[in-house]
Amino acid sequence: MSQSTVNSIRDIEAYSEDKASPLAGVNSLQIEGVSKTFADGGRIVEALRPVDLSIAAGEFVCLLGPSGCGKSTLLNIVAGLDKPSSGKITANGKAVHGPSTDRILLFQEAALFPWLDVQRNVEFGLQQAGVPAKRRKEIAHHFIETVNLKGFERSYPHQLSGGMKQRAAIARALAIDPAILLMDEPFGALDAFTRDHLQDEVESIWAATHKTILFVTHNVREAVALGDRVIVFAPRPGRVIRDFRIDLPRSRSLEDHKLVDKAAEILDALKSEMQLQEQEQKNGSTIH
Ligand SMILES: Nc1ncnc2c1ncn2[C@@H]1O[C@H](COP(=O)(O)OP(=O)(O)OP(=O)(O)O)[C@@H](O)[C@H]1O
Repeated sequence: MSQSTVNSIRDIEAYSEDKASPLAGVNSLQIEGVSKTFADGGRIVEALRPVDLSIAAGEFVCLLGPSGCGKSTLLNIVAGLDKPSSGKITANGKAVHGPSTDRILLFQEAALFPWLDVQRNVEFGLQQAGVPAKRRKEIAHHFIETVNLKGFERSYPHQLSGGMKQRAAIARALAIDPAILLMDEPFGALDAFTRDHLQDEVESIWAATHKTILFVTHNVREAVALGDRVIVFAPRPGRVIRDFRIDLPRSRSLEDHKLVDKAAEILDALKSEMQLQEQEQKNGSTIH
């Protein structure tokens, strides 16, 4: 991305009231003692044990763990869509009390407005922020190109493939220039080929835009391919068991033997923890 584009996109900050200024080199995200317990009917579900994480500005961090370990719960709390039962989150130096255009959450199913075409979907957040029409068009145009959707500006979501919808959702998120992108299994519903392709695109976009990315996945190789760090969660109640730094050079090939070895090491750590937990549960049930 050219410097002139970055400057012009930054211009939209002037239109957005709750925009935090980017603080290069400081922690982008501070998660301190964040836990979550749900009351589900008569049942209490402990989804997250207190989680502490510091994520630097511009870091690509993958959250990895088995189904139900609280990854989405943590992402929702970081997005400000849910409140923690304890603890606090600071994003770009500001306490998180609710959603903000500075932290955008992308889901497995791209949440596009079905009645708007790609161009207008991408422009939507800018329109909400009061960005003038001409500027909106320029910014949307730039990000539609960034995600390789040029030529589909007038297509509606139902006319796009799953991968194209996800690209449009990424363009829409990038258009409002959040410092932090939260991605919850964004490629989980896609075929392996499209998934590989989008992984590469997300990595290029991250390298060009220096966003902080928190990326939830079940897929160990995907986590190792993308992450500067892979944070491994234990099964429910979710808690961090390991924080792996991934120093492999980019861009990474899923077939690279070092990547495959790292993924195997992480999977082993997760399996050991699960076995330990099963054993503890068995011992507990024997005692009772
Ligand atoms: N609104 C809710 N009410 C009650 N329980 C909930 C609620 N949301 C999540 N849970 C429970 O909290 C636990 C963690 O759920 P969460 O969706 O965060 O897990 P996850 O790691 O993202 O799983 P997956 O990988 O399958 O998406 C689960 O046991 C789930 O049933």
